Amino acid sequence: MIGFGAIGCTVFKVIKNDAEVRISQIVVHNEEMRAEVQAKVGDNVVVVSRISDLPQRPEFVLECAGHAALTACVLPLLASGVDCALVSIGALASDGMQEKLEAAARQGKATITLMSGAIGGIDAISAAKFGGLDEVLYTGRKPALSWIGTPAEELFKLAELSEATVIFRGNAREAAQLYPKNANVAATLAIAGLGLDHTKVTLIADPAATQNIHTIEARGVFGQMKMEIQGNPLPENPKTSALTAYSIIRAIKNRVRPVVI
Ligand SMILES: NC(=O)C1=CN([C@@H]2O[C@H](COP(=O)(O)OP(=O)(O)OC[C@H]3O[C@@H](n4cnc5c(N)ncnc54)[C@H](O)[C@@H]3O)[C@@H](O)[C@H]2O)C=CC1
Ligand SMILES: O=C([O-])CC(=O)C(=O)O
Repeated sequence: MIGFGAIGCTVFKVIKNDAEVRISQIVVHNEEMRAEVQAKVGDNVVVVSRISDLPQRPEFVLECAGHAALTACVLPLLASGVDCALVSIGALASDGMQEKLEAAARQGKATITLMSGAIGGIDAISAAKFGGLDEVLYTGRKPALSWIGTPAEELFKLAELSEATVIFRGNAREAAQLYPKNANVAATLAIAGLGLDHTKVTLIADPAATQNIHTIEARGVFGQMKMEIQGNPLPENPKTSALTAYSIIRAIKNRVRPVVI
């Protein structure tokens, strides 16, 4: 597992009691974090701060570390033949990253699995694409203070908002680049459907919201779809919905189960 923040820690807590799978190695950001995480996970798990220090070739890697980890860890792992699952999917919107990942995966004959993360309905959009999609819209609404540390903080007085306020309107590529910790789902939806440049995104800071609310609207040859998830945030990081961690657990279990769902 790469990254041991809110998502990593939640995944680890569930998987550590699982009879079928084991998280055996964790890559953290730096040496200081290494000691801290080692103390949390115990001596049966190897914790390193660089992939070159991993004592064993991993069988399957889960990235839950943030956009920078794709270059530092995921590209070399794929190129060396290790299958990787990603949650920092917004990173694919920048610097030709989508092409770089595909090239590394081809080189290593490995696969990249993009997690559905905090949203559902990716299966429907991805299937509907083959009939033809006309329009896909994504709206992400989070509590006002969840936008602290993003460009919205410079544009709005987030702590003083008295009503739901649109902080961004544009396409999924711009959203993912401007809001790397809040628009991964916009990028996921876009990659599944109409693409990063043609998926319309609205982001809202809502002082009354206590959850992360994701709405998908799509129409095409398949018909229409409207879906909303009212996601509970992880206590360790309110920007992140708990479902993101559960989507990783699903991916891990699907690696070992005879029936994949
Ligand atoms: N696809 C989706 O639906 C979602 C995706 N995300 C993505 O997941 C990422 C992680 O989310 P959280 O766990 O909530 O964040 P977090 O901030 O709680 O944890 C991230 C951890 O990764 C570590 N890290 C950063 N760079 C690293 C590197 N190169 N190698 C190893 N560790 C590294 C950080 O030190 C931190 O401990 C977010 O940055 C975001 O990009 C988050 C929410 C939803
Ligand atoms: O966890 C969520 O609600 C979604 C999120 O942050 C993202 O799309 O990056």
